[in-house]
Amino acid sequence: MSLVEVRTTSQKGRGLYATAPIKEGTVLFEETPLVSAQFSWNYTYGYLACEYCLKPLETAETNVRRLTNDYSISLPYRECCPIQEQLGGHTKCPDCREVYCSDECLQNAVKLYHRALCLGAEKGNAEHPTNALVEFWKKTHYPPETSSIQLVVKIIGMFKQSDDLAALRAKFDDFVSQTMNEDLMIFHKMLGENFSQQIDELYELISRAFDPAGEERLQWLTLSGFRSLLALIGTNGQGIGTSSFADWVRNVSELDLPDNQRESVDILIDNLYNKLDEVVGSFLNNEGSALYSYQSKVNHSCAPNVECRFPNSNNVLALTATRDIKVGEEICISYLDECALERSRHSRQKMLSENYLFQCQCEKCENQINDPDETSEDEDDEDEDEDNDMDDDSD
Ligand SMILES: C[S@@+](CC[C@H](N)C(=O)[O-])C[C@H]1O[C@@H](n2cnc3c(N)ncnc32)[C@H](O)[C@@H]1O
Repeated sequence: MSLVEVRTTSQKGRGLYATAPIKEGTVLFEETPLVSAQFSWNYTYGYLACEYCLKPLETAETNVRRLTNDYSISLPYRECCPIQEQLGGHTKCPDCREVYCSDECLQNAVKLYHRALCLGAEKGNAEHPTNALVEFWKKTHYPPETSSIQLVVKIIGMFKQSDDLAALRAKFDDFVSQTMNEDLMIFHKMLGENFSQQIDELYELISRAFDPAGEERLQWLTLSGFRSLLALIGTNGQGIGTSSFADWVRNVSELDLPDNQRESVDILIDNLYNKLDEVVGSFLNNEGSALYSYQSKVNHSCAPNVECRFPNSNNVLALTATRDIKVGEEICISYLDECALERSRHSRQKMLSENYLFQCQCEKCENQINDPDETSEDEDDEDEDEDNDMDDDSD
């Protein structure tokens, strides 16, 4: 029996609501994305993950050694690492040598998009239009990345290969869309000040790579169709948290350890995060991003009752209750991180309207409606710092 149903309200559009009492820790549903892709800089930095399901193909130790550039690091509690097997057991596309965690993932990719997209021997050719497109994207989208042009590329591949174009079209039309003005703000968030010129250049490169005008299956991919697709990804894209180091940290923190061992492993973890911060900047757990049909209908709350987890260390999302939920209660995730959730109503509303383009109407914000609109001096200072960091936020 489904624990949730979709309902529509005038304030927030569609949302999910509980149809039965739900206990903390319950998985409300698991969902495989319509499409997912690794971030391009992660790929460039040699972050090994399955091209189809994004499962990491490197251990937590390899992951943290590579990112900190310190090959002397040795992680204890190896059983807490989600990746135990060695890369030798994985599968490669025979033509382009792209890596998959299993034959099944390779077959799925080939069935859905890879036949149309495989570059074969051209994979390493920087002049190839698809590679030029990705390189251009990377120049406009430095880490930590929040979105991926590879999602657009894979969607194009899906349209080129699909047996049922109408059904595929309907799946994309089902995602929430914004007004033209909101689209412009999303582009600004994704691509920065010169977004207009960059969108034109990206479209030019897409046209060179896929010739949408000459391909009946891609007739929708006009400049305005491309802009709509980019806005759809900006509004609905969900980060996929599958870094093997972050999973190791989570598993270690759940171990029942004597005080002295807990203290020393906590110090080790703090030191490793500081080192990551020095070498690669703020460490983002996200391997890539994806579009989920059902999960994308979950609204935001500043007092959320569920969170997105990736229990199999791949792109399968498990929406999990973080507290008991009553029948009829709205199911909400937080689009903000834990720190931001602690801040005043004014600050939260500012972040949500600047980054996600809506006035939050969650219960917490409605209850705090009479709180002063001005932030404290401290918060104003933080706001300034945050404005500088804003483009770094992830979904
Ligand atoms: C990923 S969609 C969520 C599902 C969406 N309501 C729908 O109809 O498909 C995000 C959009 O939902 C709306 N939304 C989400 N949380 C909200 C909230 N707390 N208050 C008001 N609108 C919200 C905003 O329009 C936002 O851009």
